[in-house]
Amino acid sequence: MSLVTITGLTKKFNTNIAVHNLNLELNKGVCTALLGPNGAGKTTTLSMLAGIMKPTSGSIAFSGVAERDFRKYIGYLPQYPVFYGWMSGKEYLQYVGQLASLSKNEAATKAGELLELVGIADAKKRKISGYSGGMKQRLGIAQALINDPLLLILDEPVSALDPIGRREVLTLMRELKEKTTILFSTHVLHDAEEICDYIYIVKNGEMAINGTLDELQNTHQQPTIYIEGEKELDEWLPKLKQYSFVSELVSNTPKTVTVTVTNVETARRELLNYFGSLNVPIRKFELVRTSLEDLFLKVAKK
Ligand SMILES: Nc1ncnc2c1ncn2[C@@H]1O[C@H](COP(=O)(O)OP(=O)(O)OP(=O)(O)O)[C@@H](O)[C@H]1O
Repeated sequence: MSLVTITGLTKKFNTNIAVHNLNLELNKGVCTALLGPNGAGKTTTLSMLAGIMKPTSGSIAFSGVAERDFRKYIGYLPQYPVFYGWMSGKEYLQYVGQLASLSKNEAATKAGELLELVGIADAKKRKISGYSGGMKQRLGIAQALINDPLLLILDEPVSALDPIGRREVLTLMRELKEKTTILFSTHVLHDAEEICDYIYIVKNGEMAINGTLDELQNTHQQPTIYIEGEKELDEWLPKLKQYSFVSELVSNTPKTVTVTVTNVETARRELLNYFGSLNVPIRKFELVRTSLEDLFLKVAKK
């Protein structure tokens, strides 16, 4: 069921078109990743969704809500959150709660609940300046949850973290996605693969590819044959390009070649015949599949 429909979203900074005609559908209870290389327009898109930047054109519509100003339904963690290091985690959340119109008592109760939820209740009285990167991000997520948002927007929530902090925050996100709808941006495919249900890949402000993980895998993965020779294969490769079933040929080392093919059975037979007839000794001949990583790199390089 759709929660947010984004249509034709566009943002221009003078002549620079940072986001161009994006259409996104965010479904209730679904964790969606906005994936793209640096400068793809992710932060600009999320800022417009969070209501802190005005689109040049396009529309953002929430389903089934009463108020036109949708900002009250959104919790937002910016890419570079700023904290008051001299405050304790609990003081900070109480402060944010009161800014969000909670009474002093309500803010204190909510702060306590959220500190428990994000797993830093033990550190609630410690100064934020002494928190680790992962703890700060978890506090940032807690502040984004202060108004019980329908949509939680997280801009690159794990990109700046070390492996431990990254794991802490991904685990928290996995728990939160059971409770709320999440949209998060990342330039790391693995993070998207790990916790999200739906992926939008953007490039130069435009939509490149979108789908569920399964859809992307099924639609874009191509069968590939990995061949490793006992000796260098270079001289035998130019002829391979002439086969109609070969769509791509990559030789990363002199003794190896990865051949992306359109028809596995024909390719297997013809390639074995080819090397067999030339008496080229083959050490490995394996059918592999291109990964989502290959797909993402291809989109990013295009
Ligand atoms: N305030 C601004 N004024 C002018 N250009 C901007 C502004 N903000 C972003 N841009 C430009 O818009 C484009 C998209 O930037 P954006 O920060 O949205 O990308 P991103 O995908 O979030 O990148 P990153 O992963 O590096 O954060 C870039 O070309 C950037 O230089």
